[in-house]
Amino acid sequence: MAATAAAAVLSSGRFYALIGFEIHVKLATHSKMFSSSSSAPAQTTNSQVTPFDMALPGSLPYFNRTCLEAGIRAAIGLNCQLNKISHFERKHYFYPDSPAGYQITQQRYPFASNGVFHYPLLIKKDKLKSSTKYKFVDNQNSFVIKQCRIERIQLEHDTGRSIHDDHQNRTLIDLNRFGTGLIEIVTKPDIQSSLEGESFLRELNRLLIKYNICEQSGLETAVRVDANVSLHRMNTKPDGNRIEIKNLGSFIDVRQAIDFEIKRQEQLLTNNYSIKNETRTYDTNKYQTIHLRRKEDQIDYRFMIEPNLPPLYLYDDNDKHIYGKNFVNIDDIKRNIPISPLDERKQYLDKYKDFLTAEHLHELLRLDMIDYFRDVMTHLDNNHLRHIALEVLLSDVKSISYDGRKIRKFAQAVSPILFADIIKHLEKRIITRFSLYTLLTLCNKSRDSTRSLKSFLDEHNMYAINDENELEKICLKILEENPKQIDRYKTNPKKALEQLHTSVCKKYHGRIHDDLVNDVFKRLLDKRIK
Ligand SMILES: Nc1ncnc2c1ncn2[C@@H]1O[C@H](COP(=O)(O)OP(=O)(O)OP(=O)(O)O)[C@@H](O)[C@H]1O
Ligand SMILES: [Mg+2]
Ligand SMILES: [Mg+2]
Repeated sequence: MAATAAAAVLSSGRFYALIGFEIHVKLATHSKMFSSSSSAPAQTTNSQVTPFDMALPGSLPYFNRTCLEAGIRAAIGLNCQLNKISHFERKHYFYPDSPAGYQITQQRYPFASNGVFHYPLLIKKDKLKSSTKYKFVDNQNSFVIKQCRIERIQLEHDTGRSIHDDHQNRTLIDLNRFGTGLIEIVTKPDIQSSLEGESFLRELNRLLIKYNICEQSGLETAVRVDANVSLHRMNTKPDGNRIEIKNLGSFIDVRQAIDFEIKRQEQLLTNNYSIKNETRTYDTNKYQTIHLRRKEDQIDYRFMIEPNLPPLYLYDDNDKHIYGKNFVNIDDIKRNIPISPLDERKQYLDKYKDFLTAEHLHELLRLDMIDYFRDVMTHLDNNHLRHIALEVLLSDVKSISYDGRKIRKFAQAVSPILFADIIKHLEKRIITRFSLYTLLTLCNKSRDSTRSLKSFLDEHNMYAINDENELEKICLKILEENPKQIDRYKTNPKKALEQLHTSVCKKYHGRIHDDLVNDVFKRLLDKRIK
C-alpha cells in the first residue's frame, strides 16, 4: 500500500481547499450518559426521561462509564493521546429541547487529543460524473493511503427533539433523546477534497461499527457531521476563516455539500470577495448550502467547570494504585481492541493474495459482505473453490442482496456452510452455473437455515444433466422444434447456437452446462449440414 501526501489543487489550478470535520457519534450504550434512562429508540414520547433529563432542581448527573469506554476505543482507533485527567464543562445556550440551559461537554479539556487516522482513498473510476463510479484502488491495484490528524475527541450528550405541530401552531418537546451519550471527533483541516472527505468518513464509519462504538446503521442515523470548508489562493496561507456546514447525515450529502461549497467559494474569490466565518446548512432538495448565521453573531457559551461531576481519570497498567468508579484502565481496553479496518484489509490481501485483489476487497467491504466472505472461506479448502465462491458472491449474491441489511438476512438464510456446499456442487458440475441465481434465491427466500442443499435440489429438480446420451436426446428434440435454426447455422452459426442454447435452457431450467450443450449442438448440426 502506498502512502501519498500530494496537495489537492482544484481543477482551475488557482485555489486549494481545506476541510475539517466535527463528527458527532451516538454511542451504542444501554443507558444515557448522565442518567439511568434507556438510550434505545422509544415507542412513546417522553417515556425515557429521569428528573435529571428534565433538569428538575436537585437532580444530579451520574456518569455512565460505558460511554467513556466506547470513547476510549474510538481514541485508540484514531491513534489519539489519552489524557489521564479530563473535565466536564457546562456550555451555556438556550434552546427549548435542552431544559437545563446548558450542555455538558468536554470541549476545552477532552479525554483524547492529537491523533492521526489513516484511510484508503476512493479513486474515481473514470471521468463520468456518476456518483457510483468509485473504487478504492489505483492502477497498481493497491490502496492509496491518506492521513488526517485528529484534534480531539470529547464526550458530550445529545439534546432533546422539538416537534413542530403546524396545525395547532405550537412546538412540543420530546426528551427521550436528551442525554444520550455522544462523542465529538474534531479533525484538523487536513482534508483537501470531497473525495478525501468521503473516503475518510467511510473508513471512520467502519471503525466505529467494528469497535462497537456506534450501532451498525452508521452514518445514516448514528453519525452527524459538520463540515468546515475554506478555499484559498495557491501560495497563500489560510487566514482562519471557514464556512461550517452543519448536520450532514449521509456520505453523499457530505460529498455534495463540500463540492457545492468549494464552487461557491471559488466564485466569491474569483470576484474578489473574501470568505468570512459563517454557519450554513445543506438543502438536500436543492443541492445547495444556505446561510444560517454569521459565526461572529454566535452567543458566548460562558463555559464553566461542571460542579456536579468529578474529573475523569484514566490509568494504565503502570499506575495500579489509582482505582475508583470513574477510573478506567486504558490497557484493559487496548488488550480487547479488535484489529483496525486498515490492518484487516492488509491481512485479507495477504491471506488470499492468490485470487483476492484490492478492488475485490473494496467491493466486499462496500457491500458489507466481508464477514460472510470470511466465514465461507473457512469452509472451502482450496483457492480454486474460494475463487469461484468470490466470483459468485460478487455477481449473483450481490444482485440478490445488494445492501447491508439484505446481506445480513441472506447470511442467516444461506449459512456459510450451505453456500460453501453449493460452490462445491458447482465445481463438481452437479449443478450448473446458470442455475445458481435461482438456487440462491430459493434458499434465501425459504428463510429456513436448517434445510440441506439436497432438499432444495430434489424439490426443484435442479440437478445438472451430465449424461451425454441424455443430453443428445434433448438437443435433438430442441432441433426438431426449431428447424429455422438449422438453416441459420449455415450462415450465422454463432447466432443459431445462441438461440438453441436459450431454448434448451428455457425448457430445462438451468440444468444444462453451457460448454457441454454447445458442443453437442455443434456436433449434431455439423453432421446435418454435411
Ligand atoms: N481554515 C480552515 N478551513 C476549514 N476548516 C477549518 C479551518 N480551520 C479550522 N477548521 C476546522 O474547524 C473545526 C473547528 O471545530 P471546533 O469544534 O474546534 O470549533 P467550533 O466549530 O467553533 O465549535 P462548535 O463545536 O461550537 O461548532 C475543526 O474541524 C477544524 O479542522
Ligand atoms: Mg463547529
Ligand atoms: Mg465542535
